[in-house]
Formats: sequence, structure tokens, C-alpha cells
Amino acid sequence: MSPHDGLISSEHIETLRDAIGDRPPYCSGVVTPNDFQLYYATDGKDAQRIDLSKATDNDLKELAQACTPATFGRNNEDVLDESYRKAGKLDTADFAANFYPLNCEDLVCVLREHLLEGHDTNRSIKAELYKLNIYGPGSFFKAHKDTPRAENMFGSLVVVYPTPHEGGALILRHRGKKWEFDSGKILAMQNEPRLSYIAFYADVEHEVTTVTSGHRITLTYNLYFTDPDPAEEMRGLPAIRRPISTDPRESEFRDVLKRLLDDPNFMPDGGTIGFGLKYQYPVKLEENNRLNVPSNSVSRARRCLKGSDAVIMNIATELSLKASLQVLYANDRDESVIMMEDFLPLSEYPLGTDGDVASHLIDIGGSMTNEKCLLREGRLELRPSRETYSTIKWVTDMTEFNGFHDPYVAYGNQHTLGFLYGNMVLIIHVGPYRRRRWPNREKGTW
Ligand SMILES: O=C(O)CCC(=O)C(=O)O
Ligand SMILES: [Fe+2]
Repeated sequence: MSPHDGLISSEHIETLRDAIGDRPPYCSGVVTPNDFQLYYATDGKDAQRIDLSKATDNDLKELAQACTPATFGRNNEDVLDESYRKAGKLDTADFAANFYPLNCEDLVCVLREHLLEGHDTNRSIKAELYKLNIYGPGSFFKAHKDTPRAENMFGSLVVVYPTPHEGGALILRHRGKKWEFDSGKILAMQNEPRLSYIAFYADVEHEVTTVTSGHRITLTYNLYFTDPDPAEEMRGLPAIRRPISTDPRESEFRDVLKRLLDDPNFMPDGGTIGFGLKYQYPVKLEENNRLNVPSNSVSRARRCLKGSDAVIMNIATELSLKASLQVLYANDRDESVIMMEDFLPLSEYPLGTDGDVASHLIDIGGSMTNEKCLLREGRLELRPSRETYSTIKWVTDMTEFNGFHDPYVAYGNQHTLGFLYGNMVLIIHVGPYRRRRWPNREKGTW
């Protein structure tokens, strides 16, 4: 037995993992709007109006004819490929509908209670109308993820009109699980015309199965957070003024973590706990970024943490633990990992005879703290540290989807092209037991 065994037992890890729980990454429901009118006008033709609660076949055919084939995002461009997506679309300039999802109390309530979690529940949100789509017989949209339009975009909302249709179910897949939202069936079960809707997080893969009869007409919206993270705003306020959340998941995680911190057998000498992020956050290293200028992807992700990722971060911060998002770079020479506070574009670097990427990261990260990375409040941005993967106690495994392959050219006795793989994770530092009993509030760490 190594002397480190028992610092954190598998039961400790299980307890923490269970306390975070798992929720589906979507919510759905039906609503009754004021009306079902749709106005549209394309190609300089007269404007048309249809009531989509009682549209005739002819109305729908005319609407379908006014639409153009729907494109989709692939490798940063909009492409038309009917083997991947077959549907019609109208752009927002060409139609108007008398429906405003965020004026709809029921919908907002479901969104807040079943999709947004923890501190996100009360954040201001914005729904931006994106397209009208029409899926006639034979239309479909193969599996994809929606293109994030901005850092604060957290999801998509699809609203389906009650025009009868069969097929055209939306299938969602996330972390090995699968869900189905069959708007045709849901709407057929209602005893009056309604809209059915589904909202899901941006990193959830989804597809629309083939429509076999009728027309499936949808409005799609991009969903954004419009205010700063309240937890961010709270930082710096005395601990006593932090609101105590009533979210059941937060209180469970808080209770479990507190109990463990009070347990002398839990990491008696302190240590580092790691969590794989459950949701995906955009990582952007701009091509024109100057060599070795940090990308700020981590600080952007930090402001927009979702679901259980936000729960862990908020509770750890509330308990004065040192918690942060870090980028782990695996060293190519040994078991060690380099923990950085951001992704670091590394287009070129000199490879000395005994150099390796990890040492280089330490060097440039270290030099950056002195020169370029003094933040507004005097906090140093990039502080690299060397750990080994196994000294971090993983409560949930590191997930692949917050990683980034950065190609670099190394100059040694020959040019080589390498790839550096960085992965964003949530790290909590736990102090030794004797210090946890008298937390050093001034330093803000246990
Ligand atoms: O129509 C739907 O249910 C989904 C449409 C979609 O995935 C998209 O527009 O990106
Ligand atoms: Fe989509």
C-alpha cells in the first residue's frame, strides 16, 4: 500500500459523484399562444398570412414554395447538402409570427426549473429568433450540434406548430443517453391547437428523423444569457452576504462536501480533486492570435458554466475552497501534466535537445505571468504548475469534448509538426485537515 492510499477513499468519491446527479440536458412542453398567425413575404411577392392552427394543404404547399432549401453550419460556413439536411427555411427578414417565447410564463418557468440549474436559474436570458423551417414528407436533418453564435449562447429552442405530421421526431443524444421528442404525437394528443417546444443545451447532439406525412413547421431560437454570472459578482463580498441557494442539488452537494471537509479521514494532508466538465464550452484560439497569447476561453467558460458544472464551482467557492477551471496539458515525455489557467496558442517553439513541450509551457507560462498577463485587478492570469495525472483525484472523468488540439511547429535539428492536447477541467484544491478546521478566510482558502 502506498502511503497515499486512503487520502480519499472510493466511497468518498462515490459520495461526491452521487451528490452532483444527472439531469437530462433538455426540457419540453406545450403552450397555448394568443394566435397561430404567420405572415411571410418573399421575392417581392405580396405578403401572405396563414393561421397555422387550421392551415389547408394548399396553404402549406404555398408556404413550402416560398421557402428556400435550409443550409447548416459545417466548419464555420453555411453549407447546403441535401443528403445531410433536407428542409425549407425562411430567414427572419421574410416572416413574422405573433409568438414571443419569453413572454410565455409557462415556457419560461419550465426552462428555468428544468433546464437551467443552480445559480443559473435566475439569470436573465434572451431568445433570438433564428429561422422558420418547414419539413414536408421526406425532410430530415441528420445528427449535428448547433453552432454556438456567441460565448453566452447556452442553447437552442425549437417551437413546433400544430400542423399535423408523422415522423420528424427530434432525437437527442448526450453522454451515452438518448431521448426522443415526437412533436407530431404530442400535438395530436392535445384537445385544442397548441405549440409544442423543446429547449436543449448547445452541446447536445440532435437529429430530426424523416417526416413521413404532413408538414412539420418550426421556429428555432438561439438562447443566450444576458447578464454576468451572479457568483462572479458575489466574489469579494463578505461570506455572510452570499445568498444561500435553495436548489436541491446545490444543497445536497454543499452538505456532502462540508461533511467530507469536516472528516479527518478525508484527504488529511489535503490534495487536488478533479471533475470532468459535463457540458461543452467553446474553445477559441483565433488564427491571427499572436504567438503565445492566451485565448481567454477559460475565463469565458467560467462566466457561462452550466448545470452541474456551475453547481460544483459555486458550492466550492461558497465553501472558500480554491476552485478553478484549468487546462491540463499532457506531457509527451512522462506521466506529468501541466496545469495552465488558459489554453495557450503555441504555433511555434524552439525544441532544445532536452526540451519538451511541457517545459516550454512552463517557461512561456512563467514568463507570461511577468510580462503580458497582469489582469485588471492585479491577478496573475497564467500560473502553470506541474502535477501528475494520478495525484489529481477524479470525481468524474475528464471529458473529451472540452479539449483542443493545437498544432505547433517545433524547431530542433529538424522541423516537426506536433499536436498539443489541452483539456479544460474543474479543479478544487483541498487544504490539510488541520487547516480546514480553521479556514484562513483572508486568503480565501481552506
Ligand atoms: O427542427 C428541429 O427540431 C431541430 C432543427 C435543428 O436542429 C436546427 O435548426 O439546428
Ligand atoms: Fe440543430
